[in-house]
Parts: sequence; structure tokens; C-alpha cells
Amino acid sequence: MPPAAMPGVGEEAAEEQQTKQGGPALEGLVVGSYCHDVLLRGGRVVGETLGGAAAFVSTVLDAASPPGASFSVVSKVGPDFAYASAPAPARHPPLLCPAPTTSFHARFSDAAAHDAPDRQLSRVHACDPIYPDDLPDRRFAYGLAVGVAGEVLPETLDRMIRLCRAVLVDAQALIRVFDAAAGGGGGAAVRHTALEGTPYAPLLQRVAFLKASSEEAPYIGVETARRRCCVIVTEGKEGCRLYWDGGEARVAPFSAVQVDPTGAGDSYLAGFAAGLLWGLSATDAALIGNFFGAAAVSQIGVPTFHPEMLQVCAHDTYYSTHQYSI
Ligand SMILES: Nc1ncnc2c1ncn2[C@@H]1O[C@H](COP(=O)(O)OP(=O)(O)O)[C@@H](O)[C@H]1O
Ligand SMILES: O=P([O-])([O-])O[C@@H]1[C@@H](O)[C@H](O)[C@@H](O)[C@H](O)[C@@H]1O
Repeated sequence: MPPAAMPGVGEEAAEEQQTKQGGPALEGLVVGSYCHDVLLRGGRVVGETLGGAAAFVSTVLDAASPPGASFSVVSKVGPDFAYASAPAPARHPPLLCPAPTTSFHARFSDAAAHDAPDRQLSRVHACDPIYPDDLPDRRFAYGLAVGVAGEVLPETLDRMIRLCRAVLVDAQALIRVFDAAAGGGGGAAVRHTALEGTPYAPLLQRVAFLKASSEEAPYIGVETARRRCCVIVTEGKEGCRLYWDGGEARVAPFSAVQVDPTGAGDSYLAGFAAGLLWGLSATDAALIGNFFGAAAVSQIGVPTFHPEMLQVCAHDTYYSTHQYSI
């Protein structure tokens, strides 16, 4: 069986913590930096938006968490940060550093080149890493490690694991390396390294869920990783698969008209976490993840969610008949 729910997170755990500590029972900790995204097609800038997994994750958690499930965000930006008044950073302000805000160029392939990857990313600036001491010194029900530019250091992930009852990790926080020779335009091309050779690998057995895109999956070694934690591989418009020690499940997608793939994986992970917070099983929570991933690709930049979309999601998840198109 896949993990029934987020370990230690759910109604009973909530009641227990509420009674013992009187604080917010389901408080989460989101660690990863906001960034600037420049979207390019055919060498021309077609959009400039707020980015960073923390921005997408905060937006989805704000929309979909159960009542009373608050969360704190630990994110770093520089003095040039252009989106301080956007909803996510305004509600969850970042720490200010002297270094410039992390920024990425995302180059999209033409529709004609069908077998090309959706986008090629290069990192143009990297703000400071997030250190263990940057994290609040208190306990959390759950944590989301969602770095985009290597800012979640191994020692920071280790501290998250100590502070949080369950930690969900986006593989992109662990396996990205930056190739200055191949970036173009002053940036460094985003590449991947094998997770097994990194200092993050020994931490995996203390992580609850590790999510990777299908492009990242070969680098995390699904067969090894699934013996240490539950692994989720997202497969774009095909939905996702969950792998655990002894089994796997496929969870079907919602259909969407994709206008910008940015943030699909981030939104998926936050939707998945929200599903677990509502007490759903991992496979049902993955359906919520698919809903938010589909919603993300159907809008440019950080999406907005309307109450009627969420009602349809709740209905379709309840009946497991997600025929809804976004
Ligand atoms: N074109 C699409 N149509 C419907 N759902 C999508 C589409 N693209 C992505 N999704 C949803 O978002 C999730 C994450 O997308 P994916 O492309 O796999 O991640 P990433 O953004 O990390 O590359 C998918 O598992 C799926 O649920
Ligand atoms: O699209 P996705 O993989 O879910 O996540 C994206 C990151 O890969 C990218 O580095 C960042 O610039 C985007 O804002 C977004 O966070």
C-alpha cells in the first residue's frame, strides 16, 4: 500500500498537537527562494514574471489548505526584487539580501520541434543560500523543500527534517547544477547531477515524499529512492505515478490548454501536500496535485484560483471522475 497520509499529519495529529501546544496544529514550513523569470521564444522576451517554486507553492497552499493550516515561507531575494507586492510575497515576505534576486531565463522551443524539451533554463543570478539558522526555531507539522537554484543546502534540509514531522522534497532543489560554459547571455545552463553522489542522498530515508519530473527521474534513481521514501514522478499532460517500496500507482491527469508550463511541478507538489493535509491518501492527494499542475499550465506565471475551480476539483476528487477541463 502507498503511504496512507502524510506521516504524523492529519486530524488525530492535529488534535494532539493542538492540545499539547495550543499553537497552529498544521503549520507548514516552505523553504526556497522567490525569483524573477524571463520567458523567451525565438530569442524574444515574451514575458517577465514572478517565479520560484516558493511563489507557486504559497499560492496553491493559500488557496487549498484546510482552515487553520497556516505556513511560513523562508525565501531570500535581493534589493532588485520586483514583486514584493504580488500576492504570495506580500503575504509571505522574503528575507532581504545584498546579492541580486535569483533569476532564470526560460527559452521555449517552437511548437514545430515536438521532441524538444518544453523549455531550456539558464540561471542568470543566484541570491544567497538559505542557511539552517534562517529557519524559525520551532516545530512544524510539515515542510516543503522547494529550492530552484541550489539554495536549500544539505544542512538546511537536515534542519528542516529535524523541525518538521514530515518533509516533502522537490528533486529540483537537490540535483540542479549550473553550467556557466553552456548558459548563453551571461547565464548558466541548468543541468542535473545524480542524487546518489550528493550530500542529500543520506537524508532521503528521513524524507516522506520526493517528487521529480520525468526529466529529473533518471537522476534520482527511482528504484533506489523508492526504498527510502515515497517517490512521485510527474509526467506532464499524462498525470503522475507514485512509487513506494513494493508497489506503484498511476494517477490520471486533468486536461488543460497549456499556455505556460512554468510552475506545473511546483503547483503539483503544493496541491499534493494540501490533499494530505485534508487527510487524503497519497493517491487521492496526487489527484489534487494533478489539478493544480493543470491549472498552473493554463495561465502565464503564478496562477490565480477561483472558488468555482476549487469546488469542481473537490467534487471530482470526491467522485474520482475528473472530466473537468481547465
Ligand atoms: N499539459 C498539461 N495538461 C494537464 N496537466 C498538466 C500538463 N502539464 C503538466 N500538468 C500537470 O502538472 C504536473 C507537473 O507537470 P510536469 O510537466 O511533469 O512538471 P515540471 O513542471 O516539473 O516539468 C503533471 O503531473 C500534471 O499533473
Ligand atoms: O516549472 P517548475 O519546474 O515547476 O518550476 C520552475 C523552476 O523550475 C524554475 O527554475 C523557476 O524559475 C520557475 O519559476 C519555477 O519555479
